[in-house]
Amino acid sequence: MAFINELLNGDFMPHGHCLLWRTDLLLLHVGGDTLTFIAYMLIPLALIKLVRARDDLRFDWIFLLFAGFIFFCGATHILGIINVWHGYYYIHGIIKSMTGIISMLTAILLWYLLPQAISLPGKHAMEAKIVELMRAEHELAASNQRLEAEVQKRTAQLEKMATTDELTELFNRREIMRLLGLEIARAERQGSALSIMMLDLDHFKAVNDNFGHQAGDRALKSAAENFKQQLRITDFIGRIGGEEFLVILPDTDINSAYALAERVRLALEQQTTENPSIPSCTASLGVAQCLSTDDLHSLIQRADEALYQAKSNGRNCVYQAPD
Ligand SMILES: Nc1nc2c(ncn2[C@@H]2O[C@H](COP(=O)(O)OP(=O)(O)OP(=O)(O)O)[C@@H](O)[C@H]2O)c(=O)[nH]1
Repeated sequence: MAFINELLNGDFMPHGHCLLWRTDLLLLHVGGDTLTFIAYMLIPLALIKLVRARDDLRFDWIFLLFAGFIFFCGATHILGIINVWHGYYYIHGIIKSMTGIISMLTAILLWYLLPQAISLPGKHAMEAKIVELMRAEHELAASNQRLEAEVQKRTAQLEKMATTDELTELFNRREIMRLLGLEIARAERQGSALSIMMLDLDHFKAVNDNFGHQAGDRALKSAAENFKQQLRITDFIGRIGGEEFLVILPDTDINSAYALAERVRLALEQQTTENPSIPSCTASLGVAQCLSTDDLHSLIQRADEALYQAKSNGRNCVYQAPD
């Protein structure tokens, strides 16, 4: 109780009373202390805001210590003003002591931190590091781009391999069947005509037997090229068996398909290769138009039956499937 009384007893002979005798002196002291007090309250707030805003701040606790140290300095100045009129010397003394302790603590820790703070990279070192990092980033982006282009190229190669017949570079069986499924659905949807053509090289076994398998391969490639040349860009051709091919003719009725098949047959028959190592051969063809009752299998079967007829009737000719 006595201690509280001592603390709050402002009736000591206040030395500040001497300032009251001169207004200009009083204003100088009170004005200076007030400004210092305001500044000393604003600085800790700014430091706290900085620490809260930057979670990457190194040694953030030293900023908070500074905030505390400056806060107590401000408190001693406000008591300097109060003590002009009231002598709260105990409170003033306690605050000064606390200011002293926190100042000492800040000073010791600051010296302790100094080597680490000095060893932090300076502006030039940071700039050099940034330039280095940016160069590395560019190199990484460039090699990423190269890698992506390589992946795209490889993916395209793989896709091509998955859908292409290696020897003739036409669509393979799986792909041409997939395309036929799509075209049947499209023709159904749009009510458009769709025909297909089955081609089979004649007596191909004899070609192999007489000229050898490699010559047979060359004849297959050359025949495939010849077929392709007769087709429109919108037609699809695939190799579905050893010497058997399937052509999809979108927007084509049976008459046009038949005429085209005849042209294809003739072109192969007349094929004159400058290369004598490629044996010439002929083909039999069966054409069929997709009916509303057809699905993929029945359409193929009808074209196959027409091809069988062409084979049975002497080969090197075209037969069309009945409606
Ligand atoms: N060179 C080569 N020959 C193949 C290939 N695929 C299948 N053949 C051959 O093609 C021949 C097909 O013979 P067949 O099914 O008897 O038919 P064909 O001799 O053409 O007789 P028809 O079709 O009745 O006119 C076989 O000798 C197969 O070995 C290939 O990729 N390359």
